[in-house]
Amino acid sequence: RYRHYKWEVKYQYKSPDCFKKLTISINGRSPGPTILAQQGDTIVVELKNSLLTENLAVHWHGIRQIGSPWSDGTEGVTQCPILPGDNFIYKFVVDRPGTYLYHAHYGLQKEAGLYGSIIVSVPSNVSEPFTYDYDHSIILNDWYHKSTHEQATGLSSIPFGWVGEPQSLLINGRGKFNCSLSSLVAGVCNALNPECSPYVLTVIPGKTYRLRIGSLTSLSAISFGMQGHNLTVVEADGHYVEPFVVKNIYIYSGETYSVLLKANQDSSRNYWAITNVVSRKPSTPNGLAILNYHPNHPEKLPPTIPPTGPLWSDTASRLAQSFAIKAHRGHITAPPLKSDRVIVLLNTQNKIDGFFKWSLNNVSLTLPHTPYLVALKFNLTDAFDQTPPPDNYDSMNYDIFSVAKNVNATSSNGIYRLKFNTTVDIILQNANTMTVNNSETHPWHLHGHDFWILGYGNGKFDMKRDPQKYNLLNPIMKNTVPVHPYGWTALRIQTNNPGVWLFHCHIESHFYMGMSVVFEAGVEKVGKLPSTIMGCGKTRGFHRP
Ligand SMILES: O=C1O[C@H]([C@@H](O)CO)C(O)=C1O
Repeated sequence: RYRHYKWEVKYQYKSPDCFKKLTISINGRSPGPTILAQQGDTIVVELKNSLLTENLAVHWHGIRQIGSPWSDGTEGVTQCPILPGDNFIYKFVVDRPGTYLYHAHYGLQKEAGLYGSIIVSVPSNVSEPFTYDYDHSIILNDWYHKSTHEQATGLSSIPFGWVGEPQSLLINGRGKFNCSLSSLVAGVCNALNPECSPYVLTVIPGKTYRLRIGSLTSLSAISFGMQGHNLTVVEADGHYVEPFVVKNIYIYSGETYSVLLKANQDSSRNYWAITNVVSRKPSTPNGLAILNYHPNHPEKLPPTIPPTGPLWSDTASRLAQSFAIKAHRGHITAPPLKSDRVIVLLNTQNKIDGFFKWSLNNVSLTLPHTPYLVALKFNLTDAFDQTPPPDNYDSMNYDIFSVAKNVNATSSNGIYRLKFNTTVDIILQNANTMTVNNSETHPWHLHGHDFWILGYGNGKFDMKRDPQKYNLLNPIMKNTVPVHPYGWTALRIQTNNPGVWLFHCHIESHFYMGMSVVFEAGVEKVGKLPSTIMGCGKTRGFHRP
């Protein structure tokens, strides 16, 4: 079945947290419309860029784009940007059921509000390993008042202008900024604006709800909870999870989870749904929504104060949740037992030519002006640096616990060429930032594939001992995974999807600062490229309709 969408993308003033901001909307909405489909459907999104003065590209997060690598929507990798006034057609198959996302993948445009969910249901004759009465999607975000342009300028300037902590947290596009903190310019902040009334989730007592929770924060790691209720985790990034129960679920930017919520508490009142920042020292107020037990009035405030979420600095409990996520026993896809290649990626913050950057093995990615996919298919060897980045760092001598100068760090647009149909292990190694006693959480997202998560650990990865502790029995597959502060995360990938794929930190500013690598595999197997992805850089003269 084909599902056609016609989207017009444009700026509009919106007040998702009561503060008026120029927001990128789809057909007037932010978050954008939810794409609802069934496994096997073909999605066709006809996009019109009405941003007037800005390029655009949209990524379908978690969709592997098998046979359509040119529809991945990553500017500089799989396509040229969509010019103001132009139309672009994304066409792809949603081959697996699950909860996925979409968002802008050009500059910092996601920050401006271009994001939404993709929900792929199982065919009607297929049952899932859990039951529920109703399905709801909840998309979490953090929200800044500065424009994408101010943020991007700060990040790429000397002196460096950091984006800072977000002003608010949004639940389904709604949050609450304290207007008394903002300037007194009339109309900029209005606490009574209906656009920022809290999101209300109404439940019928006794029923079970599948909440599909996705996070598209620009910076924050988040904890989500429902006052007085437990959540049973059943799906992660489109894969069934061996169920486990939590009070709060930690969710990193780019991840999705399904949790089951039983409306089994005192039904004479409402409850708070709460999100709070973890991992970074928060200065953002908690995000609140209302869990409304029918037939109470949806706006009746819960009689008790919102619970406080988990402590932001409790890394151990976040690591414990990471360990708890295992493949559902009836849905295990076993990983290959050995890998053909191991790439260790040391995550560092450093300065290059006076600019703040993030690097992997001392290389900070700059996207080329000619998309890799086109450059590789047409053999345009001068379109990017042909020297691949290193597979390792000097792990014998590098102290991940101290501020390192990394004087040899460079910027490059070189890529990793992976052999097609091989097994590659990726070890993400975290380290200290340029601040003393500080290491951050990075959510890493892979395009075009899911990976097995073989393990997590504290400190420096031990090439000899740690692989012996890998979980090869029931590892979960995901497309986004955290590397915890001062820790490591080990992943296994099968390079079975021809194309060119980003693997990057999903913190928008970190990606912008170079925290990304690019994997090519089997590009010679990619079919004829649509000319609509061309027209920029070295493909300027190439035909565009
Ligand atoms: O990339 C970052 O820069 C700042 C800080 O390290 C320097 O201002 C921060 O918190 C980041 O995550």
